[in-house]
Amino acid sequence: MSKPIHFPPDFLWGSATSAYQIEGAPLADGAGHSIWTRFAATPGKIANGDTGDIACDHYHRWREDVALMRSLGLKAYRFSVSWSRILPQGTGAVNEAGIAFYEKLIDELLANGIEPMLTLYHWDLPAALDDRGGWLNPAIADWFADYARVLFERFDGRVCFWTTLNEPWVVTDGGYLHGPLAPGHRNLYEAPIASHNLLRAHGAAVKVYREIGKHRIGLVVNIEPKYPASDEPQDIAATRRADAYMNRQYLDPVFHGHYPAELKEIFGAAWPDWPREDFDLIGQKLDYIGINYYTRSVCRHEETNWPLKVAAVRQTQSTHMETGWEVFPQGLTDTLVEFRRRYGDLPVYVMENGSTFYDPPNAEDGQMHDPLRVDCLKKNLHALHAAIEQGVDLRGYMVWSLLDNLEWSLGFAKRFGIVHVNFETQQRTPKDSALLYAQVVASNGACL
Ligand SMILES: OC[C@H]1NNC[C@@H](O)[C@@H]1O
Repeated sequence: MSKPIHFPPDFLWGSATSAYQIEGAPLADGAGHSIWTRFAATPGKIANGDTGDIACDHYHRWREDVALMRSLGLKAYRFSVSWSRILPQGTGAVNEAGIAFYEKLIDELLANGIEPMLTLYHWDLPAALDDRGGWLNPAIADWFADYARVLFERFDGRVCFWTTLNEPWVVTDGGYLHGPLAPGHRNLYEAPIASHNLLRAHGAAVKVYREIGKHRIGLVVNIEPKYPASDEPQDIAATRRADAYMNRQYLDPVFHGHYPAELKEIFGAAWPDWPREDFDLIGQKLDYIGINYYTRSVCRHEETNWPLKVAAVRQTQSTHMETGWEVFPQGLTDTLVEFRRRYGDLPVYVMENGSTFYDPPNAEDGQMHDPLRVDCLKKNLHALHAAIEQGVDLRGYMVWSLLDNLEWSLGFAKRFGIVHVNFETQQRTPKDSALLYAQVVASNGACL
């Protein structure tokens, strides 16, 4: 009999979503276009022609969704704000209707004893700023800081957990290097510039928060631990490059004041010499780090793969993600322990963790059974606890996601929710994974 699991007494159990993936009505009440409303309107960019025009209709169903969170006993809810609802042109005049939407949501969360965790940027850049160069324009650090200041001034105190960016790696790898995500660029020279400006913008927003904020602010990065496919020197080198590119490209500048040397090796002439003072801005002290974990990658050298010369070796049990994300809970433990070893004892929150499987249809009993997701969730939560036992200062866990939602260019077919959404009727149905998660929250993990 394994010994009972106990998480820290005030462990923050919650769930996570993002604006464009669940809200719908992206242009309602004065909101401006984002790079995702444009991308979605471009044929072929999102599977099945899906768009975020309706999504989970959360813009109108937010009260019902908070009640759903309450019914599951959630302690926290991580959501993102759509920049172009607040500043339709990205800078300048504030759209009070946009402020009002998020104010209602925040107050409803607080009224239900749920901690609001606000992400300033989860990929939906105002289109008006993209027209001015977006993440390729160094001025975006000021644009982002000004946007952040509006929200800090309006909501700090009701919001006590702030995140600047969600997964900067995905923004640049998907939006500027390989192109499957908005704004859909494929350019070796643009990716490092976008990455660097994201980090500068992150630092500029944290600096503003230190002037006027009174609570906590951090950064959320996706970490995919890299394991060599063999002990061949070229596979070891390939693994090192992959780790530097995906994981250390963001954490090293923030915590160590420089980029990993491998990035110059990967990008060559496309890798600029960055001004030293940029790292003073990027390296603002954080109150916590948010880590998103989904899977690991087993790496081998592959000369033909651009630009990293790395290939992932497909593993056995994987989720139904399009690239078959392996179910590898040990990778979550390894990621958290390695963060502490490499960057120190900062408080850590797992801000996203989840899985997508083709859910079987409703059973005769009307219950939405999702055995594969239940199994995955249990294994990941045990892995989480193993990290705590190894000394990681883990403060909370946000399951991705509360609701089935728009999985970006993969559309609605990739369902990550612990609650099923019927996108025709907008009916929400808790899956078995939601019922399990409610027990985990209620017992603080002891039921595992
Ligand atoms: O792919 C699943 C999730 N990963 N992190 C960012 C989210 O927006 C995605 O839906």
